[in-house]
Amino acid sequence: MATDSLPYARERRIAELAVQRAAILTEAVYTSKIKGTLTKDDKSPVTLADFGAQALVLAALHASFPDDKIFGEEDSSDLRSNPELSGMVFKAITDALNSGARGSGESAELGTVTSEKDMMDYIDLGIHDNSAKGRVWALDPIDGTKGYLRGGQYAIALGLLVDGVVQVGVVGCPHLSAEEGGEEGVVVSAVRGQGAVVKQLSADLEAVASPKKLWMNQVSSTTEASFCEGVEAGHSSHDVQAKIAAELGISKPSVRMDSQAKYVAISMGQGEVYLRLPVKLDYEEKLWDHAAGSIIVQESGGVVVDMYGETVDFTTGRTFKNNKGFISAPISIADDVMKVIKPIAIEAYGKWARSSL
Ligand SMILES: Nc1ncnc2c1ncn2[C@@H]1O[C@H](COP(=O)(O)OS(=O)(=O)O)[C@@H](OP(=O)(O)O)[C@H]1O
Ligand SMILES: [Mg+2]
Ligand SMILES: [Mg+2]
Ligand SMILES: [Mg+2]
Repeated sequence: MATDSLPYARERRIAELAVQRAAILTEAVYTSKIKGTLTKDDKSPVTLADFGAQALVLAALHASFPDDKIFGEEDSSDLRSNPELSGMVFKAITDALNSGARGSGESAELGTVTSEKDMMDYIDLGIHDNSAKGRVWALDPIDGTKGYLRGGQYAIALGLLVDGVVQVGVVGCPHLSAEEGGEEGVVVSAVRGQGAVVKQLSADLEAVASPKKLWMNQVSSTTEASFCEGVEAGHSSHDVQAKIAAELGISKPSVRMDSQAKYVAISMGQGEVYLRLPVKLDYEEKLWDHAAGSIIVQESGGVVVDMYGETVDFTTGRTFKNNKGFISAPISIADDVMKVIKPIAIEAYGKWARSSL
């Protein structure tokens, strides 16, 4: 077993394994072509792989850190009312465990899922709603479900907050490469104060991939930067983002990518600025959409703030109540980026933020 001497080393190791194990399931479901897609009350899609990945990750967290609280995006209500779907999810979990996702030497630490009841109970461990105190994990079992369904980027994102501050983040991106043209599949992890690393995402939990330290492109001027943004026009305002890019003197076209793969891509130097400006101000961003990705950028030499330049406040429960619009940039140009964005945000959305504007 690995030695866990540095702070949060065990959390990082278990989170990496749990994310990797979930990716075995999501990729197997992806290639099977049967995705068991439902539409949730908010009109967003969820697939059998979202449920399966959440059950596997929460089984691992429960086995290794039984006292920790968890925020998970999904809950089991759709499965409890749909035995056919529940059976499909359980089969996907069993298949994944039997195809190497059990991780022989690690199984006691990663837990297992032995029945449909077990599966639903694990999924429902993710109902916690207080992020301000104690140890709280935030899991997005599939971030970018729309991307996943259309064969684009998606991520499995797991972060650990301690007293409202993200201390550990792990993001697995099965369709992203660390280098152009390189093999697809990366798992990136960060611990506050210890930096961020990328490893090859492997279907073999016993494989020891060598970590490579990440550092963002510290470009000297915003005109040298490129930016990435989401694919869905309903998730972020491409218009406001285009205006910001023009003001920053960015001439390259945006890289559009689903999910927290955007945070991972810029932390690997594949682009510099990530813009996520709201379409409507009443949308509250979800904690699990930013917890893991944001620490990975911060630990790779980046800054993550909201569109008014405010620090991101993770203490407000399952959604962000004190921040609108998320911006990431390398330290070298972060001040210049915010000088441009803040007035554009105020013009486009008004002076929304709570205190300091
Ligand atoms: N209106 C609105 N505004 C902002 N964000 C929203 C909105 N609706 C949904 N979501 C969340 O977007 C998550 C996916 O983000 P992406 O970066 O993949 O979006 S994009 O498709 O690339 O534009 C997506 O995460 P998943 O549900 O895990 O896929 C949602 O939590
Ligand atoms: Mg979703
Ligand atoms: Mg998400
Ligand atoms: Mg999701």
